[in-house]
Amino acid sequence: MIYRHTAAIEGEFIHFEILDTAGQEEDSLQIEEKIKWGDSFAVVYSVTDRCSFDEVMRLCFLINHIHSASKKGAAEQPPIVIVGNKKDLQYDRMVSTDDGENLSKALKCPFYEISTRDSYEETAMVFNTLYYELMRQGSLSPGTFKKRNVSKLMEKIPKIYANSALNANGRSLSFNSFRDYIPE
Ligand SMILES: Nc1nc2c(ncn2[C@@H]2O[C@H](COP(=O)(O)OP(=O)(O)OP(=O)(O)O)[C@@H](O)[C@H]2O)c(=O)[nH]1
Repeated sequence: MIYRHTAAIEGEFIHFEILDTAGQEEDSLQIEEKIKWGDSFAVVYSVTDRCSFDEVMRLCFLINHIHSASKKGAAEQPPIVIVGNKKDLQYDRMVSTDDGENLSKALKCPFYEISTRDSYEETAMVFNTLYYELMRQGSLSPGTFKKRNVSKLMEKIPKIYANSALNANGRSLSFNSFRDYIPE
């Protein structure tokens, strides 16, 4: 699924397209196509699932390898944020904060522990960080879309629009529930 979401960042409306991958069910060709499509990456594990944490390093290497091959030795790695989700489940925790921080330092990526259940702000921070990093690298200028070569696989992935209406606090109502989504 590709989710389209508009966020207000520093007074600008920024349009995100967020591809939610199937994680461990992906075959290697599919994951390669999807990595080529992305400009930046949130590699998410669950702090309650050691196996998902053990995948992080492999995925980060794969992202860097595929992007450096397709961009013929680009100097910088594409923005990657490492995210430990479900921090609200403290009694089921299998991955410590230190483990997450140490791996992220070793891979030179920003790191957040979040709970998508408890905090919209923490989740938004992940996407804001990716956006700022893309801006820093000069990959995007505000208000522009990058043109992509879209493969047959990517054309088949359904796109849904998040409701981009903002409530009184300026907080987007998007992603609160599937009822907010309007199919393309
Ligand atoms: N307690 C808690 N549960 C969460 C949190 N985030 C997701 N979940 C639950 O975890 C389950 C899996 O969430 P998904 O969003 O399907 O996770 P996914 O990584 O997309 O899973 P795949 O479809 O296997 O790739 C669901 O039951 C969610 O409600 C969180 O921060 N805290």
